[in-house]
Amino acid sequence: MKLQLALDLVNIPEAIKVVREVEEYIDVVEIGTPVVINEGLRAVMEVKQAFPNLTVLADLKIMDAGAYEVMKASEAGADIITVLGATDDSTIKGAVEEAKKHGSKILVDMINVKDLAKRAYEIDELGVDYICVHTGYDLQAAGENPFEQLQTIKRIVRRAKTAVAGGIKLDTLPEVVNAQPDLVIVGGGITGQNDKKAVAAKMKELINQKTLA
Ligand SMILES: O=C([C@H](O)CO)[C@H](O)[C@H](O)COP(=O)(O)O
Repeated sequence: MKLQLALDLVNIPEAIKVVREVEEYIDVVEIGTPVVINEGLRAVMEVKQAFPNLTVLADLKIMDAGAYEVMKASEAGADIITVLGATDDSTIKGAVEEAKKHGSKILVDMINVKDLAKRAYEIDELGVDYICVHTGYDLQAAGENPFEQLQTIKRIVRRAKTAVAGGIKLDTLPEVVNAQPDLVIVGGGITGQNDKKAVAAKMKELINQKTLA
């Protein structure tokens, strides 16, 4: 089980500063959608250059032009690129084929997919690397979380790795790790804390306890 730090509400220098603080406790650093909107793929390039040993995920949430956008993100240095599960199979297939050419991986974000079990089964057949349940900011604000959806994909998905994102905090992490996803994605649960390093260390410890058990 790995820990991904999601960076959403920062510019490039702030992103690099946060990663330096928690580097030893994270496996993947996500350049979040708002950062890509503000800074472009330059953010992916600069963070990868600063941390060549970390896996960098570009959260593009691709909905169309799968192959082209995966090509551009891979060229910028992204190791993992996100595509939306709600899009057409042809976009996902194009993304997967292009990622293979670059040695990058595809994470499909199931945000707002209505029939999660059916779509997760279909997408698992397309050869993607990760299937991720995700409660976005707007539904988090309405009190929702992705924990039940995580149980659903754990039952359905056979080939891809599983991931979970959306409002995960230190106090809800035990419930998440009990479900044994391959990747736990945390944004505000680390970046919103005063002592980011201590929280990231504790999260990594909880994840390791479950992974090594
Ligand atoms: O993908 C995300 C969101 O849609 C904004 O781009 C976040 O990175 C993801 O939700 C994780 O962040 P937290 O919910 O703050 O843990």
